[in-house]
Amino acid sequence: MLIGAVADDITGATDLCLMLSREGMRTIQVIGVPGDDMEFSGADAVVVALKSRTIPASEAVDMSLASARVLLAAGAEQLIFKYCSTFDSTDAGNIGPVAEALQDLTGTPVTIACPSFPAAGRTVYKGHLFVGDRLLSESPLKDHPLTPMRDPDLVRVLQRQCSRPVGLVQADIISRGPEALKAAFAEQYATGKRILVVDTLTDADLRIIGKACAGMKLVTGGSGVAMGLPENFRQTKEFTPPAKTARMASPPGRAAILAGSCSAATRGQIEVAEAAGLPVLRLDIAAIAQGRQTAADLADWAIHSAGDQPPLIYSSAGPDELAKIQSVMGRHESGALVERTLADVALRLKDAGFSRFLIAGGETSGAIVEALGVKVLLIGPEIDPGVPWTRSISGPDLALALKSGNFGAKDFFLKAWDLLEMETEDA
Ligand SMILES: Nc1ncnc2c1ncn2[C@@H]1O[C@H](COP(=O)(O)OP(=O)(O)O)[C@@H](O)[C@H]1O
Ligand SMILES: O=C(O)[C@@H](O)C(=O)COP(=O)(O)O
Repeated sequence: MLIGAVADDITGATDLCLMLSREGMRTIQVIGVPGDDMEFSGADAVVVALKSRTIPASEAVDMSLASARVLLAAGAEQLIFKYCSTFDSTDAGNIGPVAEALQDLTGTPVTIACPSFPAAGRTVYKGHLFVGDRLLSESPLKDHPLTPMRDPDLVRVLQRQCSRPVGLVQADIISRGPEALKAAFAEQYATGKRILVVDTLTDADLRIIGKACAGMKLVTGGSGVAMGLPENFRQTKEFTPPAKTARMASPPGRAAILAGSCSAATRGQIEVAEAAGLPVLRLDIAAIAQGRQTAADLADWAIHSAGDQPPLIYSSAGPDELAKIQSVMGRHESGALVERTLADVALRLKDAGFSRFLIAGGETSGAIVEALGVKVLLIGPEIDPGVPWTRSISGPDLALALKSGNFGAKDFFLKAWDLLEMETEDA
């Protein structure tokens, strides 16, 4: 293993796996803290998917350290701590505390914080995070159900979570190339800075950053930070990127879409799917709380839905409705109830023979995949930037597309299936 990674949610982990495999690394995704005896043979990169983005910081630190220790013991030469390209976190953590703990574990004197993912419209300029043309704080992420992002200045945001000084490396230095960037890292270190937010506007910047991070034991960021890292290992190894047109074999069985993301992108994708005639049913959280709607009702509806189109069950709500629900039921309590219900639905569908799932939302995907008992994923073809098909190779045999709430084109729920090739029953 050359690169080991710890990701704070599962859609983030598949996003990172996709990036590493596009650069030619044989990459596998492991769900949850791996056991000491886990075998990674044949993998150039291993990404551990945690569900640690919104849990208490001390628990996130413990899980991340335990995962990192296994990866390092298995030979990982470089560690990535992967978090969201929109820096989803609270003032209490968990990005800062986990980054500092991993820095100590790996003995990395100075590391970077690089959430940028230009292909998905996330860029950083003068330390400020942009989502498309808007500052983070003016983007739909300001209304995220669990981690509303209201401050676009990442140095300020990260400093609130860190015990050590946070610095900034600006775009003009990056454009001067890897050597100038390395010199900037050293200068910032000399002034006491220990974790450096790096501006990034383009993929070319990411490749420069990747070169400058050769030999840096720990790097932190979004999936973009991994774009330029495999190149540093090419002297030791040849990597062959997969063909872009490849389709993925999927086990036989029915397909369903489960959406627990409340992002603007996911809500738009639901609208398009409904307009295209997909059977659609809304999870009504108040009815669930009062027992008027159950996971069994939702699953039965999907099982009995007519036609060839995959049924879509969603809980997604807009910011005003969400605020009302959260004021009555609590932010985390309502989120957890939706996650539990969708996980229960998924389990019932799997037991009824569904084998292909498209799931929208990071926390949602984490809850569902855990309930399904999925342990290891192989990465398949890219549907849209940051979202590949995956196939479970340990636990139940399933095809899974785990979509970050914010990712994907408007017709994502319609077109994703075209990249699957269904195996026959006796295959
Ligand atoms: N109607 C709803 N009321 C309250 N919480 C909800 C509702 N729908 C979804 N949620 C919660 O919102 C959170 C969305 O987070 P996540 O699944 O990570 O999506 P994203 O990828 O957009 O961040 C989940 O915890 C989910 O259970
Ligand atoms: O970096 C990203 O934006 C994604 O990889 C990611 O972390 C997804 O998180 P969710 O939006 O919570 O799915």
